[in-house]
Order: sequence, then C-alpha cells, then structure tokens
Amino acid sequence: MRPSLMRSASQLLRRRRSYSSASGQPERKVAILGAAGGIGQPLSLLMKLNPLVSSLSLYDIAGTPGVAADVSHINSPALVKGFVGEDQLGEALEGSDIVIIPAGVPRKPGMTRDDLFNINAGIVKNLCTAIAKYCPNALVNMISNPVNSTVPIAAEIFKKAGTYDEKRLFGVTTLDVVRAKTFYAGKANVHVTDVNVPVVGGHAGITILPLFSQATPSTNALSDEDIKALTKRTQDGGTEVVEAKAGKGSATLSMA
Ligand SMILES: NC(=O)C1=CN([C@@H]2O[C@H](COP(=O)(O)OP(=O)(O)OC[C@H]3O[C@@H](n4cnc5c(N)ncnc54)[C@H](O)[C@@H]3O)[C@@H](O)[C@H]2O)C=CC1
Ligand SMILES: O=C([O-])CC(=O)C(=O)O
Repeated sequence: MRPSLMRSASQLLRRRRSYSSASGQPERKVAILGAAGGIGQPLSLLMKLNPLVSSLSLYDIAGTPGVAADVSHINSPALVKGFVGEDQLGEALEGSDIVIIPAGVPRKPGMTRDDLFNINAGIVKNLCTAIAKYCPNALVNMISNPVNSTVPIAAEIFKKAGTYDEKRLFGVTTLDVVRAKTFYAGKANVHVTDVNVPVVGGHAGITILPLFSQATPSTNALSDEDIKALTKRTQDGGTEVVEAKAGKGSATLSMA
C-alpha cells in the first residue's frame, strides 16, 4: 500500500492527462468531497492555485456555496463550482480525473483514529459508491480516517462495482513524510528543504514507520535515542495536533 500512499495530489496532477482543451493545454477536473471542512477549505484554495487544474468541483453536505464563491474569485484558471447535498453528488463527480476525500469526522483528544471508524466508514462507502458510478476512472485520494481502514473499504466498494484498479486508489499519508522531514531537519540541524525521509507502513501510531536510517542528508549527529524520539514524535504527530487543538479538530493546514 505504501508506494501509493506517498504520492501527493500535485504529483498525480502532473502524471494524469485525460483530454485536451482547444488551447492545447491538458484539462483536469478535480473534485473535493468534504470541501467545506477544516482540510477541505485550505485544500480547495491550494487546488485553485494549482495551474494544472482546469475545473474544481467542491462538494459537501453543507457550506460549499460559500466556499466555492470565495475560492472562485481567485485569479487562476480553474473554473470553480460548488455542490451541496447528495442530490448534487453525481454532478459534482461527473468527468472528474481526480477525487480527493477529506469528508468525515476528525478526532477529539483521547480518541484513536479507529474510534472514527463507524461514522467515517459509512461516509466513505457512500462517496465511493458514487465515484464508481460517475467517474470510475478517476484517481481517488483518501484522506478520511482511519486511512488504514477507509482505503480497504474503498477498494471493496470498487471491486464490487467492477471498477477497482489498485493504481488509482491512494491513501493520503504524505503528512507523515512532511512531519518526519521537519522533525529530522530540526534535530540534525540541516536545511529542511534538502531533507528526504522515506516513510513506510500505514497511517496510525506504530504502523507509521519513518526510516531515519535512510534519511538524507545523512548525519552522525543523531544517537539511537534521538532516532527513537524522532520516530515516536512522527508516529504521534497527529495526536500532538489533536491535543494542541483541544477539541477543535485535528491537523488541517499541514494536511492540506
Ligand atoms: N490522512 C491524513 O493525514 C489526515 C486525515 N484527517 C482526517 O480527515 C477527515 C476530515 O478532517 P477535517 O477536515 O479536519 O474535519 P471537518 O469536520 O473540519 O470537515 C469534514 C467535512 O466533511 C463533511 N462531510 C461530512 N459528511 C459528509 C458526506 N457524507 N459527504 C461529504 N462531506 C461530508 C463535513 O460537512 C465537513 O465539512 C477526518 O476523518 C480526519 O481524521 C485529518 C488529518 C490528517
Ligand atoms: O491524527 C489525526 O486524527 C489526524 C491525522 O491523521 C494526522 O494528523 O495525521
């Protein structure tokens, strides 16, 4: 699962060329499901700023007309449309090349990501059923937690619909890489933009495995204890944010 997990939406945008516009530029439609939420809003902003996006479809069960109106005023090429409520889900998805899913409930202090399973599994199931129907060839980026479970749920929905392609379904765990790089740079005292740290495994606690032994630039400055502490901080990065936000959600800005 991990090689797929590590790709970001912008990497995918660069790879995928579905059809060309009259101008000869490739056109790409991106749909964000859960676009009015804590992650959805900054993600909508970033997608609107991305010159590779020609059409941006913002879907949520509430709040998307406002988010879409706001984001649509930014002077970049993507044409923005807001969709609200299940009746408009099909239209939101139709023709999408990439679907990004931050829909669902975030953790509160004291909860594990698994505690979100019951509610978010149902949300993801409905959204993926619609994806199989309206844009079966789209690349699907799953952000909703618990990612270790929502990705297999999506896979089963797509298998049942006959649309499953393992190369088109991604669990978004880039945030683990982002954290590993940031924490390593701080501890090793190297410039963060030069740092690379591979991370394998899943996206919860000890299933997150940052490989600091493979980090570049390499350093002799870190002890085994330092590496253990960096590993633990990366694995607990989500909890660190959940506790700091004290009941007001989980990571949204670093995630987007
Ligand atoms: N993969 C990762 O690295 C990360 C994942 N997450 C997860 O992302 C999810 C969203 O987090 P936030 O944006 O902070 O939550 P949020 O509560 O701020 O936003 C969630 C949005 O989903 C919408 N929503 C709920 N049911 C829906 C449905 N059936 N269809 C469409 N939209 C629906 C809500 O109306 C809301 O706007 C959570 O499950 C959280 O745990 C959060 C941080 C990092
Ligand atoms: O920890 C959470 O609940 C949100 C998340 O996945 C993260 O920040 O990595």
